[in-house]
Amino acid sequence: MMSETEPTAAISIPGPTADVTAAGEPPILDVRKLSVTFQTENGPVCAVQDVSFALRPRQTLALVGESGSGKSVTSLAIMRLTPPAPKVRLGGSVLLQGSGAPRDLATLDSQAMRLVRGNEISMIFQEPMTSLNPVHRIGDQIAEAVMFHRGIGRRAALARAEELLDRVGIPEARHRLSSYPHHLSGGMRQRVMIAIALACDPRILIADEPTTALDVTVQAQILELLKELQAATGMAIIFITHNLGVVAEIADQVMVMYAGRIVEQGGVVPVMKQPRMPYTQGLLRSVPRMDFAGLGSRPLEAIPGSVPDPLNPPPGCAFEPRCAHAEPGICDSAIPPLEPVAAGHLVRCARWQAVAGEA
Ligand SMILES: Nc1ncnc2c1ncn2[C@@H]1O[C@H](COP(=O)(O)OP(=O)(O)OP(=O)(O)O)[C@@H](O)[C@H]1O
Repeated sequence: MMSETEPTAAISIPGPTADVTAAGEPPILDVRKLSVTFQTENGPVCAVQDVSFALRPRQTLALVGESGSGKSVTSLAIMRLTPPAPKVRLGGSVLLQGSGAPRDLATLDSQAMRLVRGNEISMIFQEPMTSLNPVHRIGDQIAEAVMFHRGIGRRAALARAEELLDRVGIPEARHRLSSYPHHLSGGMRQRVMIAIALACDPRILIADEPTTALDVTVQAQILELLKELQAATGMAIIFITHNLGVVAEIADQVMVMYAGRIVEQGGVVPVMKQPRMPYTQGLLRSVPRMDFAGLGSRPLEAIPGSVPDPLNPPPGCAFEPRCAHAEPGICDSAIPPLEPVAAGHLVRCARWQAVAGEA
């Protein structure tokens, strides 16, 4: 089995990355009031509700939240990979800018959508083995993606596959074209998935927990690779993660989700240094590195309780049953709006001002 070369230091939290996006540059993806409802045997499950965000070139947006908060369903809906109606109802719009008029991916026909996936928007997942075909050589798997989208012949596609393997840091790329996935380590397989995702120079890469299954040394190498590729290509990244250390490492914008809704959204610096939503504060207190929010000397604390049953959500703020700052009559009666607490920093909490005073 081939392993990673040159181990580097384990992930540390060096502080938020600089915002390298061009101010005022128009978004390439503009998601407005996205909602996704699954019709299940037991009733409707509103997995994603009222999610809006804009993504600009070279920007990395991190989606964070506990399991079941709607991160993956948001990205699958953007890619239109959720089951079709009537099993799933999509609402809102997903506007993708291109050379012509923006296209709404929420309503684009499936033929046109196939040309968007893997071409303009690519996706990588946590476990490359589920996406790679174990019985095909990796060169052929990359070449297949290139041939499908670029309409070029096999020989040219294999040359492109070699170039891509080299670009994602796989040594002896030509030789590796004929390897099978099981010949490679987990980190190398993730590099192959990144090569496939980059085959057609996408403008957006959606990475769903791409480093979660890897050990910390390899995680750091993959994050570094994504940053290098982003700097070279200008692609935007939507990065889904549980790991707030990774958010600080790679993202410049962050969107915290809870029970299908955005509960806090903004630049990494304000959200991680001055989280306003008690849920975000709880997430930050539950991870070992507490460089943020002045919480450095506190012991680790798990958020008490568990996420609400999506079939039976609470009537008010979904976090109210777990929130130490909840106020009866305010937090349990209506879902608070997402409101600005500072320029570009939004919070869904009826008591954020009081919480700021209590913190
Ligand atoms: N096919 C489905 N049918 C019904 N409900 C679903 C389906 N897929 C997802 N859900 C529900 O949608 C909600 C959001 O799930 P999602 O997978 O997006 O969460 P997540 O934040 O990505 O969690 P994780 O970090 O575990 O991947 C959950 O309540 C989940 O049970």
